[in-house]
Amino acid sequence: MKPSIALKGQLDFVSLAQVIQFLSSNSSNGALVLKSPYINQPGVICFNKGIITNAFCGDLQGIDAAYSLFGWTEGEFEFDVNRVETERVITQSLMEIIMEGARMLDEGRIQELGAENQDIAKPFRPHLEEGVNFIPSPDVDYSYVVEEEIFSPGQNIVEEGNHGNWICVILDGYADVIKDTKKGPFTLCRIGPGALIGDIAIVLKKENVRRASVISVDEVTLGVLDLERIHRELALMSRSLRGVLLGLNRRLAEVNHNLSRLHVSDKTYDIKSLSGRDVFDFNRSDKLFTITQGWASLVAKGSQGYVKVAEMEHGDFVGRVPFLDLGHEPSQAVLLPSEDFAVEELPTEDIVAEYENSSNMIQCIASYISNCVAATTMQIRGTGKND
Ligand SMILES: Nc1ncnc2c1ncn2[C@@H]1O[C@@H]2COP(=O)(O)O[C@H]2[C@H]1O
Repeated sequence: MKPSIALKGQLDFVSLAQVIQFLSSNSSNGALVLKSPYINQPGVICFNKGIITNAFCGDLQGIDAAYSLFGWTEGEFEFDVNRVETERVITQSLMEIIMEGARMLDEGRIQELGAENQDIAKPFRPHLEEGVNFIPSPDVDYSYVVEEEIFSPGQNIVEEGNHGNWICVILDGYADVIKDTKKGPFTLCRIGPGALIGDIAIVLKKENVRRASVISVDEVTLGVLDLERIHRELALMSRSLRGVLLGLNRRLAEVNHNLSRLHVSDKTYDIKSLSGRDVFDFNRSDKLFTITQGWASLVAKGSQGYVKVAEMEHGDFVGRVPFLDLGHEPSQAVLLPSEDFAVEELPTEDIVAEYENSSNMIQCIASYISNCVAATTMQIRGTGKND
């Protein structure tokens, strides 16, 4: 079949991570073909309904090929919708691929093509400490920025426990998100251009307690967002979709709490196996529910056994959110419910349709928080210590 190119561009203008996030969020079918000026053969990443199914790069295939393509920071890409591969060789989620690819590039475990031949300085990207994730950011709608503020290196942008009444986006520079623990400050992740700072609950409540500190690594320029505009959009939203957005923030607080708990505790893993445990049966994996009674522990398989990632309570959503990649239930985590646990089904199709019609900014907030949840969950799952 003749190629049919639906999208094309330059990798030095849009990164591979941004392109694959875009294709995934559009549930695209086809093959992303990358051409580098430093290599004859093209690299290929195959998508089926937005899921990465396979990749090819030189002699490599599958996940290793996908990771090595993160070293292609220059060249061209084209998305061919006539080339569809449905067989799923790659099982990792989009967020796992992006974060691991970015980390491998950062740590020099994959080669940046052509970089050794160039005198051009690489963009400044402070090196990550071991075990700290870098959170990828979706495309922010910069028309929401109403004011800019500059912080010098090492300054507290926000302080855990203080009250805050603004949300902002990092326009330039990097910062660490840090939580206070009994063992001292603990770095949850590093954030950079496009990252959001501030809980969406601030928009509804006008003020909220900051759940972590954010400290600039280098000089950071922040763009303060127009909360009135976001407030108008949230006010017009259905209760169900607003509930999902607020539930996302609750999940972020929960995964942060559990990662910090694991950092402090010597006994890292909660559960060795799930045998004999009462696991909530989602029945159909594409349904979304809200908890109406009781509570449930959300448990994921980690490198040493099963570990709690969140405690879900009344009003929280549970199930698969079709437009988000949390790395949670029903495919990557299970719910261990309390005896009185009860749920009510949410109108998933309506929520999806409403989300797809919501503004870029709302979608950006949702996918950014979901990236934070997914990245923190990956850390929880990997924080394995033997008891
Ligand atoms: N795990 C995380 N990853 C990225 N950002 C986070 C994480 N946890 C908290 N934050 C951000 O840090 C901010 C601290 O202040 P807020 O609680 O208002 O909003 C918080 C989030 O925007």
